Amino acid sequence: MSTIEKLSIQGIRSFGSNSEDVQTITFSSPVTLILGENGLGKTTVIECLKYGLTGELPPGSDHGRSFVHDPKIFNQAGTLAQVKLEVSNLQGKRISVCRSMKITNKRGNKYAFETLDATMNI
Ligand SMILES: Nc1ncnc2c1ncn2[C@@H]1O[C@H](COP(=O)(O)OP(=O)(O)OP(=O)(O)O)[C@@H](O)[C@H]1O
Repeated sequence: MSTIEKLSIQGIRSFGSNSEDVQTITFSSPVTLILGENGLGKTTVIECLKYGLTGELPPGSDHGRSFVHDPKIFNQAGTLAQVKLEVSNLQGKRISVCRSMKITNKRGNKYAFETLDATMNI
């Protein structure tokens, strides 16, 4: 069985986009419990796992715009976001995946979402 070892989240939903805001979860065996009060980011963690593994954006995220941390909160012109995953395959070999995206403020208070690089290191 493949296992998820580590997840890093930056600039997604309530997770800030500055380098000091990066949150990393190291998963434990056989199970990792994610506990927290409402709105603290449990669902976001699951969404990031799915996005990291498949590249699929969460349903209802306005094509990614509401998945990325809202730049209006700190009056920024845009947000850079990144999801990094480390997975061990059946042979115990580590595979790392990194997916980046951004939103930028366009005229008329509209935001454009773009996926940037997606890399996989085996
Ligand atoms: N685009 C965004 N920018 C900034 N914050 C956001 C954005 N989208 C959602 N949020 C915030 O992220 C949080 C959502 O967290 P999430 O739904 O992952 O929490 P949860 O722990 O699963 O909550 P619950 O237990 O209620 O299901 C909320 O506080 C919400 O206000």
